[in-house]
Amino acid sequence: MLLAIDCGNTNTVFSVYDDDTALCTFRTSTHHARTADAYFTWFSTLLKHHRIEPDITEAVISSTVPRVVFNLRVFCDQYFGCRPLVVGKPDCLLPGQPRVDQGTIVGPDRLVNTAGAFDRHGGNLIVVDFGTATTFDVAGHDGAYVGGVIAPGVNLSLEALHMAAAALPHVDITKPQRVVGTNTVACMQSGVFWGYVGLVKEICARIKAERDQNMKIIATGGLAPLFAQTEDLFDVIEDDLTMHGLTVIHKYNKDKAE
Ligand SMILES: Nc1ncnc2c1ncn2[C@@H]1O[C@H](COP(=O)(O)OP(=O)(O)OP(=O)(O)O)[C@@H](O)[C@H]1O
Ligand SMILES: CC(C)(CO)[C@@H](O)C(=O)NCCC(=O)O
Ligand SMILES: [K+]
Repeated sequence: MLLAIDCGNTNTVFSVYDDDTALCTFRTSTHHARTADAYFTWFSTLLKHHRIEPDITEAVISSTVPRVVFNLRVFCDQYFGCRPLVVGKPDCLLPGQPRVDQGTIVGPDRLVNTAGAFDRHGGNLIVVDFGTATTFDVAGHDGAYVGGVIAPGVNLSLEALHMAAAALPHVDITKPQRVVGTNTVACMQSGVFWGYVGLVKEICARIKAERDQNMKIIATGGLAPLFAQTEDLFDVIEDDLTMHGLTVIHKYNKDKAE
């Protein structure tokens, strides 16, 4: 069985796959100092709780935080006796070579999103990922990553207001009833919620215009459903897109090695 680990700047997600079926998915916050033993304590406790006894023999990792990879490698080695495939490392092959400026290191999560979305939907896609940052990953006709857009994350934007302005509280994102807020919290939620609706619309329209093509828009990340409530921003929402991309890249490398 395959252990797929998606390590973001805020959260790290573990999924165990038996072929194409995800048996379980667990989430923890990302900490570079977490040791291999600490990962195992957490992971094995959750497996026990869910009465799952997986036979993990392979692992694949995508990490936007380079420092955590060392401990995750040790974790895979010590507890499952395997050497994980790490997306972005020279020995990890990608189904399509990224077409970016020389010297650019594309975030592995974006490469993985692109691979996962191409596998399910074919080429000419925009993947919108509402994570710590809000990213737009563009897949060409052949599924290769051809560039994108990085905007501040939704929660990050709200947090920035709180941090920078003494009178602005910590606020959670939600869809406000109206645009014109009649209290501070509603005003902040309106600014960020409707601001992001506009941001997504504008960026996707400009990407389509720039590439002179109609492109399918796939959304992923915890906040995608919230933004889908309102308007036709996306063609599809897939909460497991990054994990699926990890299985696709893992399979691609395995097939190539045979
Ligand atoms: N219904 C919801 N309302 C408010 N926030 C939500 C909701 N569902 C998920 N979230 C939040 O959405 C955010 C985005 O989640 P996601 O897992 O996509 O990214 P993340 O873990 O924040 O970022 P990264 O992947 O970069 O670590 C998280 O902070 C999560 O707590
Ligand atoms: C943009 C983030 C933070 C989104 O998770 C990540 O993909 C990253 O660190 N990227 C590196 C720069 C780039 O993708 O061009
Ligand atoms: K993510």
